[in-house]
Amino acid sequence: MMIMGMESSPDPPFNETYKNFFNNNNIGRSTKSAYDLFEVDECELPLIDLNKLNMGEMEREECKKEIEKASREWGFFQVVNHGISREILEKMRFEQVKMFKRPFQEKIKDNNLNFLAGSYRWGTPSATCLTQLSWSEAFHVPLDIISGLQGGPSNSNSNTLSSIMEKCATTMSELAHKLAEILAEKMGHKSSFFRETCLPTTCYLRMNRYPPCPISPQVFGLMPHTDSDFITVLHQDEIGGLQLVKDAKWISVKPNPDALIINIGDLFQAWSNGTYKSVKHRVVTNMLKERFSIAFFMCPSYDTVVQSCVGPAIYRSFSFREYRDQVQDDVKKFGHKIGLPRFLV
Ligand SMILES: C=C1C[C@]23C[C@@]1(O)CC[C@H]2[C@@]12CC[C@H](O)[C@@](C)(C(=O)O1)[C@H]2[C@@H]3C(=O)O
Ligand SMILES: O=C(O)CCC(=O)C(=O)O
Ligand SMILES: [Fe+2]
Repeated sequence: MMIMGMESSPDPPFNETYKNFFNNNNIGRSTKSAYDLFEVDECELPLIDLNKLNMGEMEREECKKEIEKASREWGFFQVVNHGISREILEKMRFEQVKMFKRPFQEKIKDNNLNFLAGSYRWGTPSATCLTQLSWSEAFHVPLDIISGLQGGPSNSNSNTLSSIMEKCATTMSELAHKLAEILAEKMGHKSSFFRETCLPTTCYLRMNRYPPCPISPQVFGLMPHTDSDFITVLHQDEIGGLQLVKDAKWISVKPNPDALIINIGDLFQAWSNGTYKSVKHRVVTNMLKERFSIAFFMCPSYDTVVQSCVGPAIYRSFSFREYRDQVQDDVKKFGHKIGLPRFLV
């Protein structure tokens, strides 16, 4: 196989840093074939119109049932009329692109990025082979950092970014809470648990950029994983590349510019005793085009104990701190996350 693109020096410097992963033998033997990554069916995720929640009792109930069904059967769905205006999403994308376009040296240097200091990630520091590498960069920002800096002594550029990030995070957070309450209600719980435990101090907004990857289509943009939260709200651009497991097969998600993607995370699967599914997903790279997405992660405080809301529990109860520590240990030790199976009774 010919390896292209080794001559350029892209930002971030994946080629140089991970060059040992890119020899022919490595690519040929240790990963699945390109066919497995690309020749997957494209699907339309269940599409739910949240406007129905503002209509009569019948429409409202129908909408709640659709949310419950999609969370049980897919663990993933799309929503339209979700309450986050196109204007907010477009402005967010514009500022996000601008932030990623800063030179690599500026992105890694804490003091040049004001409030985003320390939130920049790229590649996979723990990777020991190609299958563990994520060909992407991200700013992973706790919500309280965003709002805490509003009106602060930062420059006008970071003020524009922090103000749009705050709008985006607040509205995505409201949406995540609304959906969590519906899903809790469907399990027979009128629960304030999520509002009490998932506060801005513990939730994250993550801006992702997937640069074009000229090395091989077998390099992941984001390696297969489940999310370690209750619920994720995702906005992706028109490029495509997100894939998820459905009925033991990988399928790719067709981008819908009007929709947000919702997925159930590990904590909701544990809380619902396996009723709602935290489904494995990944992002595949594109040889020519860069891709952007933004994700809101609804997480509780580290001390929050997650336990099944019905019995007999299939997972033992655990604190979010315990869960995160275990995930990090496993990533360090095995190069990937093990997640909920570790906590089976
Ligand atoms: C190496 C890993 C860290 C990660 C889980 C994974 O096995 C693969 C993707 C990573 C990711 C990306 C999105 C989220 O930030 C995250 C919390 C998640 O759920 O998957 C992280 C994981 C992590 O840091 O725990
Ligand atoms: O970029 C995407 O489409 C998915 C991102 C994702 O899975 C994540 O950030 O956890
Ligand atoms: Fe994810």
